[in-house]
Amino acid sequence: MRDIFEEELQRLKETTSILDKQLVELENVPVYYGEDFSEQILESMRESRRQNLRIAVQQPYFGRLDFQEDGQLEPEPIYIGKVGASNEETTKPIVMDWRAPIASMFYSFTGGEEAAFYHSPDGLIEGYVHLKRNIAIRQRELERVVDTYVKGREDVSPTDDFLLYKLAENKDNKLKDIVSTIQSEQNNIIRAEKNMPLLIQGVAGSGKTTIALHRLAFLIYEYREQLQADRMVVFAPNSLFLDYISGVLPELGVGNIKQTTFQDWALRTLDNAVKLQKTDEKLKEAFEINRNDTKVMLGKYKGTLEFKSFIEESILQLVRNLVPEEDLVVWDDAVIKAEEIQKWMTVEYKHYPLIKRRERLVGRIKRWIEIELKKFEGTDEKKALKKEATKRLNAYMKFWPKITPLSFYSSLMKQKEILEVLPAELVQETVKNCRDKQLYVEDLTPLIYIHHQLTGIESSQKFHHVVIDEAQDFSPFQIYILKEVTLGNSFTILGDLSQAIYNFQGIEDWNDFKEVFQETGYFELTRSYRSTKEIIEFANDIIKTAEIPVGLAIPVFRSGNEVKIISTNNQFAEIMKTLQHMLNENVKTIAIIGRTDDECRDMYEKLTAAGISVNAIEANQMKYEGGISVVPIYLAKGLEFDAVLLVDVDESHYKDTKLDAKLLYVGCTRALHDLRIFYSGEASPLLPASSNENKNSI
Ligand SMILES: Nc1ncnc2c1ncn2[C@@H]1O[C@H](COP(=O)(O)OP(=O)(O)OP(=O)(O)O)[C@@H](O)[C@H]1O
Repeated sequence: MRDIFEEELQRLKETTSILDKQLVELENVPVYYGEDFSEQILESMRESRRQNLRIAVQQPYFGRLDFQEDGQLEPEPIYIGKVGASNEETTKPIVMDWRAPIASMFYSFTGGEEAAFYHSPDGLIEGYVHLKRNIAIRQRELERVVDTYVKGREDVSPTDDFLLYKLAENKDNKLKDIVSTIQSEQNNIIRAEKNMPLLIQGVAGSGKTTIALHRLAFLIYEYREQLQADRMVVFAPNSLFLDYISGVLPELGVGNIKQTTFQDWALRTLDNAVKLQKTDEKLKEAFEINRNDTKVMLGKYKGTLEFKSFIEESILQLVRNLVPEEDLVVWDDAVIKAEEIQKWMTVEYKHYPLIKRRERLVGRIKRWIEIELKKFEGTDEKKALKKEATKRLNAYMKFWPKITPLSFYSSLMKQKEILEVLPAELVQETVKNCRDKQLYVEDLTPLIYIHHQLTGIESSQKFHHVVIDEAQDFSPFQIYILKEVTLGNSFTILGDLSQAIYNFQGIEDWNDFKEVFQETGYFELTRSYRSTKEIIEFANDIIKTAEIPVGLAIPVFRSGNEVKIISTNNQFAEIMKTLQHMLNENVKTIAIIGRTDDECRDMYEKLTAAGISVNAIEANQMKYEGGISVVPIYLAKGLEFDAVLLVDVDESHYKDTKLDAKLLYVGCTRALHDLRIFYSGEASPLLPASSNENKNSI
């Protein structure tokens, strides 16, 4: 072991000294601020190289693969890092970018004597792996060297020690990159082809969010000629989550990729012409313990493809009725028949958005008038006729109402056929909301659809690639909209049906999205990396009751404490005791997860009064601070904490329903190392029967 450490220490010294020299040289080149375009391009290349080198000097690489290509006499060591580097004197690569084709073997090779291969731009390259080595370097210091495969040796541990070492680390307040330990099944998704919508069902903690971000970094590297970072986008559930994931792409040396929520994007697309009703209030209502299910679920109708088809048909109808029944008479014997104009609008211009059709029509009529005018000789007569024609054309066009997405949406709600696709109660409410110009989030999708039908979508505005995280909470109509604004069906759509707690808007089956695309690539991730085996098994017992049609999570072999269930008539006192204990143990991030917003607020106030420094996580929060957080269970989705304390897990807060099972599953799977469940009175029927054995054991 000592020898391999010494060997890598030597190599690290050599590499860092080369990289340091390159960085110093680049930093000594004065930054160009002038106007010359070619110089500006050169400067931006230098700047990107400077930034990459700054990453590289801290941790030049994380892995080594000794590969003997067929036809070569010796294996050659390939060092793999976040960014590639070459020795400028010899021009030989000293570190391979993790996204390079050859580096894919580091992830796909899982041991064994069989031939390994990768796809290079020149075709398939085959050979044999002699060594796979993980090398942990932190801030230029070599920390750990672990061989996970040595050809011909059987004493090398088949379990991935290095992965377990990484997973056991405590987390701070931001999601991290995983380049050094990407697993084979994750690697397949990261490197999957660009122009195929990928649907990824992954259990809690399987790395979906992380993989999506690595996939973006891969795509931008692999397709650098075709993709622009600022036209790639990640849709995530809320601003807090966006903040939580915001560190990964910069860590991977990728900038400028848009990260937003559907809501923010939609409001911007509509030029902020509509206002939303208080979204946090609506969310609170949706997660009340005794919520009015019928009311909460109403909004779901607006996310269906049936509703989309209804709007589509109504727009066609509008076009048909738009053209006035009278002929256009520009002067006495110059007439365009109403049927002719109808034909232009509905047949010839069929593929143009409505506003463009109108523009084209006016242009065409004007040109026709010019041609007709040529038949006249006298300038004065021509002038008079032109004036008259313009007046009549303007009057004719006034028949056409000015349509905005909101005015059309509002008129749609007044049609009697709407009751075939939306319930009467919902229609009445929407009519009122349109009048007040205060809409709900679920109205944004139809509004955007109408907006696109009216104005069209410039192809220069379309996305090059779209990532949708927590996609189980998206409606098929939302996915349809995003498909319209994306080139080449280039999508990565990730989610987990077991965590579909926003059941008032999302889906229950991935087939609902398959309807939108003709073809999709489908992957299932079942290995869970976040939590210990004990936590995963406990959470699995809960979600089993909900009978979701996806596989259960399989833990990586990382064992920790048993899940503890604490039955007490003073939950606050027990929580204080647990927090003190955890703070003494230096646990970095702890979540106290409650069932409702009001209960969390109470808990926050009590903890603050008791002198504990704690953050309250709320619906419209922009930043995740780490440390101790109090969070309602429905806002905890996507986040993770070293320890989770779930409070009020009693029979009234978590009933034997599918939704409550999913909520509790989400809550439990937020914990990396330690999960404690607190309740007073009767325990929730969702808690596994076997867990009674651990009661009261702090
Ligand atoms: N290959 C890996 N190596 C190391 N850590 C990993 C790996 N894959 C995932 N993880 C870790 O597992 C945790 C969960 O990852 P992530 O949040 O991306 O999962 P997810 O599937 O989106 O989870 P959820 O659906 O529960 O929100 C993170 O801490 C991530 O760093």
